[in-house]
Amino acid sequence: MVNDTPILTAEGITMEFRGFVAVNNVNLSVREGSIHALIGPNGAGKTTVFNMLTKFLTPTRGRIEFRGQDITTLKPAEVARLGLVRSFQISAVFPHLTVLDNVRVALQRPSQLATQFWRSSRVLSHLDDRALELIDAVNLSSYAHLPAVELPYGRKRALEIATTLALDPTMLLLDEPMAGMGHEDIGRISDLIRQISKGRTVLMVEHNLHVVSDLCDRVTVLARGEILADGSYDAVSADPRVREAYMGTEHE
Ligand SMILES: Nc1ncnc2c1ncn2[C@@H]1O[C@H](COP(=O)(O)OP(=O)(O)OP(=O)(O)O)[C@@H](O)[C@H]1O
Repeated sequence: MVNDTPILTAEGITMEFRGFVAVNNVNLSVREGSIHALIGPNGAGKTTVFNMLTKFLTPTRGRIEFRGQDITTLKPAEVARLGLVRSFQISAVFPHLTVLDNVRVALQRPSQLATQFWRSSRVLSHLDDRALELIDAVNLSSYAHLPAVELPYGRKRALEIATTLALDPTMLLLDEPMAGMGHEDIGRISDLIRQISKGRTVLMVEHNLHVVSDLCDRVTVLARGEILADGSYDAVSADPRVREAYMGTEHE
């Protein structure tokens, strides 16, 4: 359920690369429970904003809060522990491990417990139960024993999402989840994102505007490093400034 409480907010975030202002004074508020998209033409600054929000870049100016806590200077692993997790961040898929082993590895990662603890068979079997649950949640049960490298492309994305969910995020940040996908995979991953967004918040950078219109409750449009529009897909896509910004670009 979307509510009015912001879970992630950015106030006046700015990123300068040696004097070049890639992102200028961006304000963003992501509501708890929403699926929020960050869109904009090439070079608009989406990746830079995304990297600031996930703490891969520290803003030159401005402030970022997650659930009321100032996270502006925290490291990616620190915000991940708070429940703000970027897909593919800690969850690189090991190609020669099976789907099940990949998820098991991801499940062991956030633990602060001693390695010794994990050797107990009781704990390992609990880990298997949870891993199989996650694999089922992303519809990969029939692939559980296949090495990741043998998965079709769209299924690899599903595995990456499973390994991200292993960290039990409150909020997921997805960087172009549909990149490089065919029609069928796009439908499947859209369904998956909708399903995993229940009880969570999702922020995604996405180029495919059909996906954005279908999936997202709210859309922020960036152009030339600044916010151009913010609102429902219908509202922002009707905005003449947004239409103009997209004109002459390769976007649909
Ligand atoms: N590390 C960097 N050093 C210098 N300039 C950078 C750096 N990273 C990004 N930029 C510049 O900042 C601007 C915004 O880039 P960014 O990658 O954030 O845009 P984008 O909206 O994600 O684009 P795309 O849709 O093409 O991925 C671009 O002009 C880019 O060249």
